Amino acid sequence: MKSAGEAANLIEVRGLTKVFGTLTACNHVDLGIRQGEIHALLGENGAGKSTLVKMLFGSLEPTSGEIFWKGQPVKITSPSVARSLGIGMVFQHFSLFEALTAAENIALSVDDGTSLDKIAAKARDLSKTYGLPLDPDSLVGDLSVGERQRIEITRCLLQEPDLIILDEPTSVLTPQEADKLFETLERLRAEGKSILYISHRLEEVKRLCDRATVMRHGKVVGACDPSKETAASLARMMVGADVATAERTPIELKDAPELLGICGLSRKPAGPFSMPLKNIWLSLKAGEVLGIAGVAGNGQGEFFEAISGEVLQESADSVRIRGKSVGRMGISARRSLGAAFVPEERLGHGAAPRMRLSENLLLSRHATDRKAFIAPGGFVKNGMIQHATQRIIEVMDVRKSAPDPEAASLSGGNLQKFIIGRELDRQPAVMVVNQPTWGVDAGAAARIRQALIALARAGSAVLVISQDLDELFEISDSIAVMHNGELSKPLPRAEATYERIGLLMGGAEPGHTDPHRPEAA
Ligand SMILES: Nc1ncnc2c1ncn2[C@@H]1O[C@H](COP(=O)(O)OP(=O)(O)OP(=O)(O)O)[C@@H](O)[C@H]1O
Repeated sequence: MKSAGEAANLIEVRGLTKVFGTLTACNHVDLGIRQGEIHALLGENGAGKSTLVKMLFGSLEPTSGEIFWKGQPVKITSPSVARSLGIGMVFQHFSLFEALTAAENIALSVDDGTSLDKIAAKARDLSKTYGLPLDPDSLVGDLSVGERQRIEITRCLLQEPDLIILDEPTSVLTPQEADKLFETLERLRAEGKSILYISHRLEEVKRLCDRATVMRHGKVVGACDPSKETAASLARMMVGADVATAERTPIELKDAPELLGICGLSRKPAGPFSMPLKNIWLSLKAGEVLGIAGVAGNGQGEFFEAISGEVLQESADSVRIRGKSVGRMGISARRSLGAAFVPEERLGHGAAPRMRLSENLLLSRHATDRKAFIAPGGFVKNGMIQHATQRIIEVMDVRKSAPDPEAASLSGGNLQKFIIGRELDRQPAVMVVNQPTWGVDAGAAARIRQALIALARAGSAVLVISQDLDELFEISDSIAVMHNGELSKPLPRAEATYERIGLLMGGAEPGHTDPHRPEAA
């Protein structure tokens, strides 16, 4: 139920501008958020959405412009000033300490001397009231992304904010988790709270939000009632042009060679909250895109670690890359065989945040592309690295504020484009990618999906782990489902329906028999 009506603005910005070097990330932005509304902030990657909300939360200082809170001009000079006004924020990249428990993490942002027990009790209450299942005593390092997000939201709610800013909250959630979050947000709206909601998922914006403001190249280019728009018309407003879906021509794989084989892969759980892997069999052929669907936390992360070599297996034969048993080899050795791996977490895992894009490129490819990037005597071929960096930036249309900026300065979606482009640029024989379009706008997502299909059709094997079923249906030649640490037999795309995949995701069909699995097993 939408209830905002013509309520007064809780927060209003006028002419808000932020300049980074030569780039105007926010350019004279005017925006008002009413009391009791869910207001969407839309725009393509790099449009300036995060920059705008960071100014509202006091983590970036505006270059110029004014902010009014409940009608009064304010200077939000730090997040603690924002919090004391009543503004809370849940960031796109979580800021939790993995070695601490949920309650300890929450306690870090409460500076009034409240005891840990009281904080844990309050967090438990809030999580019940708002439908955010959370165990305050669990160690963050053992939690899924969805669970981590619930800690962030609970931490934010503990401050009893009037305005809650959410930066792409559902990009990492399962449909079920997203539904739960919407219920929470609707409850908050009914209580008169305001929510500023950044998302690239246009269907959910239509369903949830009362109003939307659209940004492009740092400027506000439109406003609308999203329930009256279609996802396509919203995408057009954001990108300024129609957005195509990826095209996939069917392929005959019968005689194609296997490039990635998973043979009876099992893994004990690494911690109390991690998922064991149970006797997984898979064979990926040259030319093929295989999608892996599944509710988050069913072993996808553990599976990715086992394939990439981040975690070694007991048996060398459990992972085969281009016919070679690599189960005991580390990530660099597997990469040297022509494999590429793109993890779910971009900052810190997929890219070193404080290093420039070219340095990140060198870091990830100096061993595998030694000849291209390192001269005899060990000197780095700077020209070649710069050239390759610029090529990736161009191919993937990475928008940035300097010719070779630090990874952390890129908007979330643009960093994802760069990381995917960096791996695609090697033309790997095997590409394994976890959540390829997490936080990526509709136009860029279409480009990434098409590039993955093209890589496969050029003769590589592509394995895509994704929680976005539409994405998997768009790009995959076959789809398997991970449930409770087991992988179902892949279904050819023609046989895979949303209903069948949904049933498998819910654990309706146990185990599988794979043609590569020995009969006796
Ligand atoms: N600290 C910074 N230093 C330099 N440039 C920056 C910095 N932060 C952001 N930018 C640049 O400002 C522009 C806007 O980035 P912003 O993160 O606001 O985009 P966004 O709309 O949130 O994108 P996304 O949807 O990808 O998250 C980008 O070109 C980005 O590279």
